[in-house]
Amino acid sequence: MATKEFTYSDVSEHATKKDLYMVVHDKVYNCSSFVDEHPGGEEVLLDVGGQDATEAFEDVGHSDEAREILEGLLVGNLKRQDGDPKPKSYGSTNTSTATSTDGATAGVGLYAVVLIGGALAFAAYQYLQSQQQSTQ
Ligand code: HEM
Repeated sequence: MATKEFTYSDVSEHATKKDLYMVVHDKVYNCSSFVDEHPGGEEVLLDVGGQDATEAFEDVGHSDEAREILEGLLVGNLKRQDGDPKPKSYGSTNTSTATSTDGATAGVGLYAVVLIGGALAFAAYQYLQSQQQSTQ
């Protein structure tokens, strides 16, 4: 079921509220059941109906919860053909890493903060020790 292949023109035939497909990171999602529940409103989903919504979806900075909902709507993979509109800025092939990149970068930043903080604390400790020794 989820391994079905769609061409871009297959997807573009599903662009109404009751039958709404969209492409995110080269996967095809059937969003019809979610249109009325979307916290960002139905309008934005209808705007990208039958199209590649990768950029629109990523620009909003959707939460992990939103990504889980999205996975639940998966109906297949996009089979790109020559002449299809290209996905804009978010790369085309490797979808699984594309979604985890943000988290990984944030993780590295956090490690840096912890390491620098630790180093500063250690330096302060050393300094205090040497101050104490010189007064003894
Ligand atoms: C099927 C695909 C989509 C799903 C499952 C989805 C899901 C969600 C969810 C769960 C939220 C709540 C906030 C969060 O958890 O991040 C949200 C908010 C939002 N979404 Fe989507 N979304 C989808 C596609 C889109 C698209 C294509 C746009 C186009 C611009 C969009 C625009 C927004 C906006 C603007 C908000 C913020 C609403 C607010 O906080 O007032 N979403 N979406």
